[in-house]
Amino acid sequence: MNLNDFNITHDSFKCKLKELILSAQTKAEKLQTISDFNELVGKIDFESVKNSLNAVQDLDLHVQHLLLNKDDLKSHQKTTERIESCLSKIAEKLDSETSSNDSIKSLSESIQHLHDQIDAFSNRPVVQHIPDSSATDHVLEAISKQLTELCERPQVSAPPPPPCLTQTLPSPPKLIRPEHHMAIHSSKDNFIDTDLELELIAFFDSCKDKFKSEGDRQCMTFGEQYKYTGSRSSATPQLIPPVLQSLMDKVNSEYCTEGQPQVNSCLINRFIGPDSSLPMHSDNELTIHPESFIHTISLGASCTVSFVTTSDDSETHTHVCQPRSIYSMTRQSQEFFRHGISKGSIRAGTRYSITFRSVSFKNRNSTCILGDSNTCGLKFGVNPKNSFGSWMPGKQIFTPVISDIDPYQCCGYKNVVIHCAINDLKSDEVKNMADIRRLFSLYVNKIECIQAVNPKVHVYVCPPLPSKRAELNKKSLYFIRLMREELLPSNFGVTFVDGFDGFLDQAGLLSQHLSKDLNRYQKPDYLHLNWKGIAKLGVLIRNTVLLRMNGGNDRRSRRSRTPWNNKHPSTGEAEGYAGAAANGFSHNRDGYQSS
Ligand SMILES: O=C(O)CCC(=O)C(=O)O
Ligand SMILES: [Fe+2]
Repeated sequence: MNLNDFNITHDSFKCKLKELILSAQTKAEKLQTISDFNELVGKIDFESVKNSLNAVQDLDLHVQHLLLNKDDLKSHQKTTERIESCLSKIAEKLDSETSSNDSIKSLSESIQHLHDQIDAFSNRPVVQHIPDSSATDHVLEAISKQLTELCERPQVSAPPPPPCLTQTLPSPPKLIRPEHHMAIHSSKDNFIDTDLELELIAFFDSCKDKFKSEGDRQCMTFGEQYKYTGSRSSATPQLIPPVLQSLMDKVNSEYCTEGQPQVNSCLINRFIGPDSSLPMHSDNELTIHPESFIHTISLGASCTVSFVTTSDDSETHTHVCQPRSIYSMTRQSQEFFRHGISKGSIRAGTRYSITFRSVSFKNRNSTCILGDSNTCGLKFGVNPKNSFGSWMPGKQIFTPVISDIDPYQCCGYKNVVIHCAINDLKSDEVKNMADIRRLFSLYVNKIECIQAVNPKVHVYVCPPLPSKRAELNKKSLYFIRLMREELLPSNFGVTFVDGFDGFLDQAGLLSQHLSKDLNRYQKPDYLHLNWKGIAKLGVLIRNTVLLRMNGGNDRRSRRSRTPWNNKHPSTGEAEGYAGAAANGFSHNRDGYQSS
């Protein structure tokens, strides 16, 4: 905001002044006019105006937060006290300043007054003393400079713009696929010997009627059920026969080491002659483990598999599959490339391909948590006492600040939970609403990028946790307001994780009961959860994700449904953090220590 907003510009001042000077009869009269004018401009206390604007801005921020929590005014006593003190400071200033101005309104009134004064000058009596005319120009220049400065005063003293609901957020930056997401991760010739190849071909030839036609090829499946669009063979998956089991074991022992998910599902494709083909597709089914590899072994006739980038068909690759060879792709690469076999690729004879995958219907709940030190204590695993349990597999990535989020790391996960922003908000560089809004734009961009590289994803946003510092909580509340008012209504792929009120105490601060007293430097800790707090956070995240995955219904039987108990009705399997909540966090303490 500047004086232009009041329709008072440098030029209008200067014109008025020139007009007066021209109409003045004598040089003395002119000079008197200018010096009176200068004196009046000098009376405007710009520093005071700036201070008041800051106070108003502060007040605005407080009011914004109160609007968010109007049902909870009592717990914001401190905030109301501060508003009162801000208001009385402004009132005091208005009372004590007579000739200068402390608020925009009074500044405007004063300038109007200045105008009136200038008008009145034209009727002033002539001054007898006649000074040098060159001095007149100097005074005029000085005023001109002062006015220019006033009109061009930087916006720093103005309050940040109010939240604008219709504002369009910047579009996400163009994503550049990291190099390790290749069409083919690795390949090897002669992965199996000729004897095994012949044994496998003889076995598949003997299973003729078990193959189901799918387009220009036939398919048969073994092991864990693997369904994809158009799949027919997966309706009747068969137990893995010994000859395939030993091949699967070989793949697992050579490729699925160091904690990588083991393959458990096998799809056989049969291609006969040049008329057979496989349409371009991606193996991006949610049941495939997001961190797994997809391995294909070729038998019989050779062929060429083509790869093309999903986004714009701009990049193509081909891979010649020799008999007995293996090639491996990552599940994550399926978001970036499609692959297929065109007609004519198999010139003559029969080609069998055996594709091994790591499949589980539980992967449909796969979840990636992007979080700060508070989520570091959360664990994925099968032990329901100290982890999310087997029904919610996943991983977590430490992203203490928003800029740490790498959208590519979430590829292949159905759910992405974002629990960060508090470390950004607590930075001294984030001072006002405009800074918070900038941060929010970055946050929104990251979410859009995650959705762009992973079209099947659903994003869950956690509000910043309350802290024990009222000032920091004010910033968080404004960020939460932006999340609720701008992100959620415009992005339907995002769900808000509710229930964070449960971390507040009566004074609206992070509850002592759920947080650490001291940090690792033995200083008072104002934002880290203790094991109880982390368990509570785990419950909130887990319940939000699984409830949504169940279409908003808790499908468990009424009898077994205490708030969220820890047994699944069909399997009786323990379900992780929910049980911990129902049991009053009676789990092993070690499982929840945050780093
Ligand atoms: O036969 C091949 O090499 C590819 C098979 C394949 O892409 C699939 O089954 O999804
Ligand atoms: Fe495929």
